[in-house]
Amino acid sequence: MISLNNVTFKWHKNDPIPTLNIPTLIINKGEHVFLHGPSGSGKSTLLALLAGINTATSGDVLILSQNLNTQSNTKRDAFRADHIGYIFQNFNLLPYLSPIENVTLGCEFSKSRQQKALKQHSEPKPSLQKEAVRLLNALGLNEQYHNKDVATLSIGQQQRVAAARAFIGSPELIIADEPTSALDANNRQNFIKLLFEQAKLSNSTLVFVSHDESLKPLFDRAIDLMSLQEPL
Ligand SMILES: Nc1ncnc2c1ncn2[C@@H]1O[C@H](COP(=O)(O)OP(=O)(O)OP(=O)(O)O)[C@@H](O)[C@H]1O
Repeated sequence: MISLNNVTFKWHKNDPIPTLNIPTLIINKGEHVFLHGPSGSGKSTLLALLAGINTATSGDVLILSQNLNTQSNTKRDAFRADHIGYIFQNFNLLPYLSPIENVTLGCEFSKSRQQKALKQHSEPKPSLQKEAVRLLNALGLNEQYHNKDVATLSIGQQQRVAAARAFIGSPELIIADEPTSALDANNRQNFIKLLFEQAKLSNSTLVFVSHDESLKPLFDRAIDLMSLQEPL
């Protein structure tokens, strides 16, 4: 599913040492991986490489056997829209749209994801909105909030909207960058369980970044970014 070979990444070409220096990293299809490391160690930078938002300075980043480093920006954008759901640290929701509108936007730029989402609700007629409602319910957002402006929701509720948006159209890879930092311990674990259920249903691989190491045992595997990197 994910394969990194001899990857380095520098933010600026004159940086004396790279921010990332990863000889090898393999993540298998369907794995739920917990990625951790100290603040500033490069977790978000790595997620941006996996999503093709940035490209490696050297080495290969293969996602679903596609080498993101040899693709044009346009191709990488299309690849991301088709195959990757991203839950951002600050959620990146559109505040004056409703949860349902924010979730359906998640497959706005991908025909294949729209088709997959519509397949879930083909009767009596295909409906993206119905799939958005199903996902919002599955991720724990009560129906009474589905049509309110997102800006009026609590942080925990917005987080559920951001997760539903990432899952619409069942992308093969879900990337989550500290999506639980604003929640208390109980809500965090509950939310992660809902994420796992959804990832199983859509057969998605999950890469999840958090500082909270108490979450580690919930995952199939934990990766410490510091021990992954080659010493320089
Ligand atoms: N846009 C940018 N331009 C230049 N340097 C950056 C940029 N974004 C991050 N960096 C640098 O890259 C390094 C890794 O940052 P990154 O955000 O990936 O770390 P992190 O492990 O996700 O940290 P945190 O846990 O605090 O979110 C840091 O030294 C940071 O200053």
